[in-house]
Amino acid sequence: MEAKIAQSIKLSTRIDTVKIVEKPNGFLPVSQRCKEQQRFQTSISTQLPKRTSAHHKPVVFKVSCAYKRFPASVLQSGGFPATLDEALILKDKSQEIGPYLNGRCIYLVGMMGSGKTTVGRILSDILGYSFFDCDVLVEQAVGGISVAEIFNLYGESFFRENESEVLRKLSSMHHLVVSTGGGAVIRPINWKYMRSGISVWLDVPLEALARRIAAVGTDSRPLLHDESGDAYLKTFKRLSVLLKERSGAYANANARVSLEYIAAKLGYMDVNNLTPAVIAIEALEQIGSYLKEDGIAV
Ligand SMILES: Nc1ncnc2c1ncn2[C@@H]1O[C@H](COP(=O)(O)OP(=O)(O)OP(=O)(O)O)[C@@H](O)[C@H]1O
Ligand SMILES: O=C(O)C1=C[C@@H](O)[C@@H](O)[C@H](O)C1
Repeated sequence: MEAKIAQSIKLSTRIDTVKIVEKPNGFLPVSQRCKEQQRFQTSISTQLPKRTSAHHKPVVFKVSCAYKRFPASVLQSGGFPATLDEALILKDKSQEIGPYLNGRCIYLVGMMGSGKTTVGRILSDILGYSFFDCDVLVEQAVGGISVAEIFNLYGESFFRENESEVLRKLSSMHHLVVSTGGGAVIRPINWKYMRSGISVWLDVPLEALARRIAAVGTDSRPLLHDESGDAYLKTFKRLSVLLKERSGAYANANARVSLEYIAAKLGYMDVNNLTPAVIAIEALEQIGSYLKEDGIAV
């Protein structure tokens, strides 16, 4: 039974060491280790299927875990649960570099679908920063219409002007994690604004980008949705052209978070197995290295 629980609980790699005893009311006492350390308030509820035969049917467990020092998005980001170990490492790393950041904003750059929003939300929560998405700010500035509609109605250069204006305004602010639009890096003026903070490139291989984007569709991405055919292939093709044009510009970022590098470091064969929390940890590490190289941190 413990093996089944470990399989169905994605929340923590630690929880599989816990002894769980079935109670008549369907609630289970949980993690002794968590309790001992006074770290977690974990509740596990279970819907026990009626036993219709002598065989035990698999039990479906629903786990919710709250830890007062970990904001919700650190533990659960866009459907990717962070392990408690990951949450602790994130906390440690943010405490390590936080004082050296001195409130400077973090600008996440990278291709569409690279995870700027998903990873950005984790970083903002763990650093105690606010999160802003440039695309959303442009949409608001243009009267609440979508990026796709802005492209359609007014064209790309109008969008780019507004994007630069949003970045200009953000550049005078502090304590923000900013998810920039995928194409923000192509205008030199935007780099001037982003230099007010620390820029971080989320470098994701094309295959992974195309896979993520094809999974959710290209309708909201005006630079992708003008071709017909297989979603993965057309996305891959279009992204590869854009990446060729832009990779030099992304490389201007102060720090680079390469998913291929993280996967190699952790011994993973497939970058698709890297969770947003693991990527956020690497982002904090790379920001720390940049601060050290720049003589800001010791
Ligand atoms: N580490 C990951 N593994 C698998 N899927 C991910 C990962 N990070 C993000 N995703 C998924 O990829 C998609 C794009 O992520 P996200 O919106 O964070 O990227 P983005 O860089 O902000 O994209 P855009 O610039 O187009 O807004 C989402 O569906 C998200 O759930
Ligand atoms: O890569 C790009 O050029 C874009 C990415 C999106 O974030 C949006 O900013 C817009 O769709 C353009």
